[in-house]
Amino acid sequence: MENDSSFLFIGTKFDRKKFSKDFDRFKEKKKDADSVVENVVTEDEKENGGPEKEIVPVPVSVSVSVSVSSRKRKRKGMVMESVDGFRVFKPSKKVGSEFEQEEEAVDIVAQRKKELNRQMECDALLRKKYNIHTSGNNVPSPLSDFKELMTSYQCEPYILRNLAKLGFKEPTPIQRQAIPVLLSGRECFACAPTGSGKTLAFICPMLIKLKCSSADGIRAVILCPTRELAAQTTRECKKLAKGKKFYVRLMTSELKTADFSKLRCDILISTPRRLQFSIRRKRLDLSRVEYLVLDESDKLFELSLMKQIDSVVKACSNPSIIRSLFSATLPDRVEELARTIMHDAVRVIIGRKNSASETIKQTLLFAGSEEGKLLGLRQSFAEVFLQDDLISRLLCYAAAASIEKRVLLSQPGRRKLGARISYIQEIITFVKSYYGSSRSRTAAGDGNSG
Ligand SMILES: Nc1ncnc2c1ncn2[C@@H]1O[C@H](COP(=O)(O)OP(=O)(O)OP(=O)(O)O)[C@@H](O)[C@H]1O
Repeated sequence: MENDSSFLFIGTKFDRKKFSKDFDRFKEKKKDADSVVENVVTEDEKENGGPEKEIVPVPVSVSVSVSVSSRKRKRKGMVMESVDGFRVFKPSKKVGSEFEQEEEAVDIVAQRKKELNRQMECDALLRKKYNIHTSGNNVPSPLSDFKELMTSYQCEPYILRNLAKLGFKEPTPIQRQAIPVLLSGRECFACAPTGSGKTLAFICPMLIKLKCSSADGIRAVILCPTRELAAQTTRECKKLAKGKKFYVRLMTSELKTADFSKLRCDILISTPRRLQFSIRRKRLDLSRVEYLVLDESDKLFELSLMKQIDSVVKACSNPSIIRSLFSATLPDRVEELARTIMHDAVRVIIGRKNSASETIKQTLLFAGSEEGKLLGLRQSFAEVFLQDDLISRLLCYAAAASIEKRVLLSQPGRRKLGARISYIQEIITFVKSYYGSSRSRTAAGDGNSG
């Protein structure tokens, strides 16, 4: 068998009379179609030992031969010649290329699906390693390092320089997940223990997204429950923005009455009370705010602050605003309340929800009065200082700062600022004096200054 045609026509006998109509239709066929039929007959003749005049192949056979090969050729995207009267099978360049494009599209989709699955596996491993729990649709991948901010999120080099200067080599777990969530334009509930680096987790994406200073007015607002926290956040923000001309302002009692339309401000950090005061007096316009962060949101959502939070949220009327809540605990009540104003938010929890940091040792102490609280704190620090090793002492300072913040947070706004500052100073003086006396005791005891 030399070709397909001869194979197809072996033993086929055609009655010319019976198929005369069909035969007539093909009498006028084109030259190249003729040659196909002629070839077929020649092969047939060879098989049967000579030409048979009454028996000719009918066009049906021709069409079969054509359609079979056209299917093969279409797959390869090649163009084949047409046969008159059989337009259904008529191939064209267009059909070929369309089919090719379709196949390519299918390949691309399959490839993307594979890559997506691989990425999801990597994300799950990274989250497991850092105890990150997320919920929400299409949660962006966690960061594997700070450099990814540049490669994937167009972060400017000054931020990476500042992170390096601050000695931050690796993102903390909350930073790994909350930063890409906010950079992807998603709203976010972030819950991570005290001291886990939440401040940087919302400042960093804010600076990346704002890109540079603008004369358009306030574009980001950070709300903190106390003035000390607001001041601390302002300092952190300025450290990270160093080298870039951003106007970062802390809402002080002087600024409360200032006219913000005459004041350049990109990022405003305030307590809800002070901000509400300015909003009421129409001293500032928050309609262009692109980012609103509620830090220590569990405290902000306490009933005493609800009215102020409400008026700030209403004043930030930009429809494309991105809101985020950061806190060490995320009570269900707070989350439910916040969800009423947030769209498609992602929830990020480090460790177990509302759990304390595993790296911090906690002690529960009962005190009957404010004086008792202070006494209890002093005794706790004293116990740590008696261990007399450098790490414990450093931890003691960190604990003092953290605990004193908690104590002050328990009654936000109730104490006068002066009283709150002297309270902190009292603790620090005590810790320092205790540190000094314990050092001299050690030196006198074993002759080792330590
Ligand atoms: N990636 C990092 N690497 C090392 N240190 C970091 C990193 N990010 C933040 N820090 C430092 O960790 C400390 C705690 O950070 P931060 O105050 O932001 O924690 P927090 O989670 O907001 O705590 P709190 O709930 O008490 O407000 C700060 O001294 C900060 O400078």
